[in-house]
Amino acid sequence: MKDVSAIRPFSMSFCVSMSFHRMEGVDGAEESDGSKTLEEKLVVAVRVRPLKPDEAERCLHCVDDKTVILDETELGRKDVLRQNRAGQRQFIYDVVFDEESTQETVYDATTRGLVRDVLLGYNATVFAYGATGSGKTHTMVGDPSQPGIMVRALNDLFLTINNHGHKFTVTMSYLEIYNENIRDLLNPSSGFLDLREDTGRSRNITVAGLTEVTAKSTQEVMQLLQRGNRERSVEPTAANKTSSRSHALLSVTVRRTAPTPSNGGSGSGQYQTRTCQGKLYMLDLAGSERASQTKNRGKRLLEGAHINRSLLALGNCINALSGGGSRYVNYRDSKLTRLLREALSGNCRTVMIAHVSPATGHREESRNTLIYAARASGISHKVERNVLDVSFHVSQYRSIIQDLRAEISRLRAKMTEERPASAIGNEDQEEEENKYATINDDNNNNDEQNNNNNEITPNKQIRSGHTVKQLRELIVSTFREQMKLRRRLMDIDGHLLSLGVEAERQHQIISQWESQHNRLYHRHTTGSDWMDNGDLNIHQAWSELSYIEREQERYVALRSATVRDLDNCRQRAALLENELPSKLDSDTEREMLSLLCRVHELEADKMALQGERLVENHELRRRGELLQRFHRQQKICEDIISRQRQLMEESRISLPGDLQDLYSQYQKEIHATSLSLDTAGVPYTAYDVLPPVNKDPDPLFETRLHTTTTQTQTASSQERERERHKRSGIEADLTLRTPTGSSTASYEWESGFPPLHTSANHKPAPLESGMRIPPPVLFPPITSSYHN
Ligand SMILES: Nc1ncnc2c1ncn2[C@@H]1O[C@H](COP(=O)(O)OP(=O)(O)OP(=O)(O)O)[C@@H](O)[C@H]1O
Repeated sequence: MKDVSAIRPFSMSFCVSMSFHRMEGVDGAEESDGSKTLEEKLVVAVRVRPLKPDEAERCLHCVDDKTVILDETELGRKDVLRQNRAGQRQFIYDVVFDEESTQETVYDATTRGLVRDVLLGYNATVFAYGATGSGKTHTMVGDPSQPGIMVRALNDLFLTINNHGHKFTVTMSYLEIYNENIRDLLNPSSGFLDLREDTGRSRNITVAGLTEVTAKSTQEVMQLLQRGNRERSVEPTAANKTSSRSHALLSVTVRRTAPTPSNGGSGSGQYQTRTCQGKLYMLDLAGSERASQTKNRGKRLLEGAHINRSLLALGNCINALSGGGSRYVNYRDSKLTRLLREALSGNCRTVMIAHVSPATGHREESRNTLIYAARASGISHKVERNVLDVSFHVSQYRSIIQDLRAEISRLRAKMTEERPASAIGNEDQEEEENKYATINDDNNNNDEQNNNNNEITPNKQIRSGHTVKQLRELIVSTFREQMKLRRRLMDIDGHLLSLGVEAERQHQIISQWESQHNRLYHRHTTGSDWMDNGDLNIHQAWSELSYIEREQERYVALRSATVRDLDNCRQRAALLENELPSKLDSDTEREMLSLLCRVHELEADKMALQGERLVENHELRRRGELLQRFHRQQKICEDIISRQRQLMEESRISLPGDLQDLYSQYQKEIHATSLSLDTAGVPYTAYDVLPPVNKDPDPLFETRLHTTTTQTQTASSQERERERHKRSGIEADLTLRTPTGSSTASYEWESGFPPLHTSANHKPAPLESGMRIPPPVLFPPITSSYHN
């Protein structure tokens, strides 16, 4: 058995030590951690299952707790194409579990830390990947004698919660994707469920109608888990007697609400509520399978096809993500990848446990899995804590409530002054006083209820109560409708903006492709054409763009309808307010209702402001992205200039006067930018000289370059000076001078580095033997000829 403590840093660095450290903070210290964003790498573990009695030969060996060696000799002998590469192939991962590793070891090193992270408000995912029969379900679910990760994680979660004084709410859901259909494992009778994408900024994926059960104890969740597992689609196949025919996803959400000191600090005695929410996703994938090996027919064959297709989509996402930030990642190809979108690229810590069989008979599957796992090691993304800080919203509400209070005080004073005798009749003065006292108390007792019209209007106590009540109900329902419509409008605007950003991203992919291939791409290109082009990404970008355009059209239509409804609603509200004086017989009552309308107006204005802020935030983000793109382009341009200068120097190509002018202009421009940014107090890091020629500059080289540049500039300005003198008829003997005053003729290139020549007639020195002729420079293009 492998000793957990012997496993070297992966587990410790990522899961165990980091998380234990932060866990100390569950009692408060972690608050300083705030909503820090961390760059996280997807952690990849490999587990090798034991050989079965009927599997004699092995092709896979664990060298240590990070390295696996695959023996490809046999493969090489059979496969002519791979013969050259046959031999032993080494794979290195964050952690490798050999056949003797226990369930506990695997859990400790991969998931224990994630459970603690989730309690602190991070999202985390652990998923098992591998071919059929490689041991995924054993790791994730296990059996009563050897419980797997799901059981251990839930147990651990409740144990930790019970040891802490905070208020935690745990909810869980369990689903399976079977033949591209989603089934609720906690409520299988609900039929197939749909995936929904949030219209808001987050664009979270949710499963409509999925049962979310609030669990209170370990026992309860274990029962739920067992119930779900019994519902899972499991069938015997030739490859595995208990083969899972579906992907199973267990989601556990932990919400922690804790009072934290408000701005005045704990000393002020004021507290506000802070909520942390973390999600743990545990996923047991169905295994990839080869029809030739599984000998599946009919229904099993169809299941296998669905499984393979979704795993292929997952593999494509992994490929694209591991290739760096620029590649298009298509999550839309399967429900599995749509559900895993956040785990792979969003705000989520993710551990992948790849499973392999050591048996020679499964060499090809093991090899594929090992390659996938190695690719997935290249994935990294940003993770941040989900802290829903309510203090900001509270302060917004407070200021509105303060305004309302002032309004109410004014009205109260007015009511006392102007109360007409006729309206009061013979009622007892003391009773009247009590009425106002009731209003007063209501207003003082609950600030937030001031927004709620029910608390403001003392309709029961006002003489014309029935009319007031009816009117109030009408006004309230119109107001509610307005609010609903404004919220919808806000969501639509947010969604339209996100669609716009996404469309821009797709256009970028397309234009990159077009400039690479120097031709336009036709969106009506047929499938076989793009296959011929050998570029799947461009086709995906177009299909994504078509989808976005359809969505944009739909949302624009929805927006117009909502604006129409809102206008109607506002007109109705205005009419109601205008009718008030004729329907009521007391000035005070009119004032009260008009105040009610004012409250509604304020609420409505608040919503409008929130909407505007959302739009501004989007605009800021868009501009930020644009700026980043310009910076990237600038960097590329500078690299190109440097490289070209280097090539020119190496090839002794003379620098034409107009290019020289462009260089000086560039230098001035950079200098001016640097000055203006310096004055604004912003640190500036751009070059204040022309981009360096050498990537890895040697000091001597830099000095030479500087001298050369200065010299050529001097030469150019002297050339212009000479021209000016010529035009004015003055013959002058202007000798080309170096900055130190010596003439060019006598100037010595002590280091042997050649100067940049300024004369167009200058003939470059013959190339030394073996010197490479530089390729033609393609930037910037002189003509752009696009063809289909
Ligand atoms: N590490 C292990 N130790 C002991 N037995 C194991 C181990 N891994 C797998 N097994 C056994 O191998 C068999 C196949 O494992 P399992 O069902 O977990 O594979 P799977 O990858 O989930 O397959 P499928 O994708 O077809 O569902 C089971 O009988 C399981 O108990």
